[in-house]
Amino acid sequence: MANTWWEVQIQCEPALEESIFWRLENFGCRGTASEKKGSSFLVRSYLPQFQAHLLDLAALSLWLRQDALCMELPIPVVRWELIDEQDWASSWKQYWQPQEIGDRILINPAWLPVPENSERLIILLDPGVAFGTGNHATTQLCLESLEMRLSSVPESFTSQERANEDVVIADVGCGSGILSIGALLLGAKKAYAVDTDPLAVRSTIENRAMNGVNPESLIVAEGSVDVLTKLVPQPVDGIVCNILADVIISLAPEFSAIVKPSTWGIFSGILLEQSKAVADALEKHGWVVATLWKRKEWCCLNVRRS
Ligand SMILES: C[S@@+](CC[C@H](N)C(=O)[O-])C[C@H]1O[C@@H](n2cnc3c(N)ncnc32)[C@H](O)[C@@H]1O
Repeated sequence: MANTWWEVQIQCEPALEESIFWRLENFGCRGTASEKKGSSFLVRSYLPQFQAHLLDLAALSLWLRQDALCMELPIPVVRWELIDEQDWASSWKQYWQPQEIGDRILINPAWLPVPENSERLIILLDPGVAFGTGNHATTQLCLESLEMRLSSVPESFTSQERANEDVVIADVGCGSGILSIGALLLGAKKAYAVDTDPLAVRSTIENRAMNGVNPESLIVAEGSVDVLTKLVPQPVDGIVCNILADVIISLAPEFSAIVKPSTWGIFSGILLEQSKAVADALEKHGWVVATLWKRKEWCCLNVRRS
C-alpha cells in the first residue's frame, strides 16, 4: 500500500483554478496539473494514500464548494480514486510542458528533449513528489526576482559575472531545488538549500545531479533555518524563501542568525491579503521591503537589510 496514491480530479470554472491549486497545496497534494476541457478546467492532483482518509477528502471537497460559493461561481465537481505510483508518475507528467520564466530561464521537464538554439539558461527538472515545477506563480515570482537580483545593472556581462562570483544564497523550503539551481545558473557562487520534507531533499539532490551542478556548490540538508545556522560557515548574501505566509512570519526572527547587514531577501508563498502581516514581521526583524511583485492572488516581497 505504501506506493498507492489518491488522484483527486476537479472539474471547475477557470476562475477557480488558482484557489483550487492553493487548497490542494495546503492539503498536502503534490504534482498538481490542469488541463482545459472545453470552457472549464480539469485539475488533477496527487497525494500518498496514507496522508488522507476519505473524510479528509470529503472535507477538501467541502472547502472547494465553499470557495466557489464565496466567489459566486458554479460548484466544482470533485472525484477521487486510488492509483498506483507508476500511473501517478506518468499521469501528470503528460501535461507539463517547457516553460520560459522571466527573460533568462527555461524550465525543461527532464523527460523532454531540450530545445535547440535556445539562448536561455535551462533548468532540467523532475520534481518527483516535491513542489517546484515552475508552474506556480510564487515559484515564477521568485525566479524573476533572482534574475533581477543577480543580473542588476551590469556595466557589461563579464563584469556582472564577476560581481556574482561571490554571491552565496540560502534557499529555505527548496522543494525540487528549482530556485537554488536557478540562482547558480544566474551566476551565484553557492547555494545552501534546506527543506523539512525528506522527499524534497531527495528531489533537490537528484535535480542537482541532473543539471550537472557540483555538490559543493549546492549543499542540501533536511531541516529549516535552525539547520542553516549550523551549515553556513558565514552569513549569506541572499535568502530566497517560498513557503506560506504563516511559516515566513514564524521564521522571521531566525533569519537574523544567517544574514549580513547587506543581505537581500526574496519571500513568497504569500497571498496578497497576507502581505502586510508578512512585511510587518520582516520589518520588525531588520528588513526593509523594497518592492512587492504580484501574480494572480500571490505576491513576492523583495527586501533588504536596513
Ligand atoms: C511552496 S514549496 C516551494 C518549493 C520551491 N522552493 C519553489 O519555489 O517552487 C514550499 C516548500 O517548503 C517546505 N517547508 C515547509 N515548511 C518549512 C519550514 N518551516 N522550513 C523549511 N522548509 C519548509 C515544504 O516542504 C515545501 O517543499
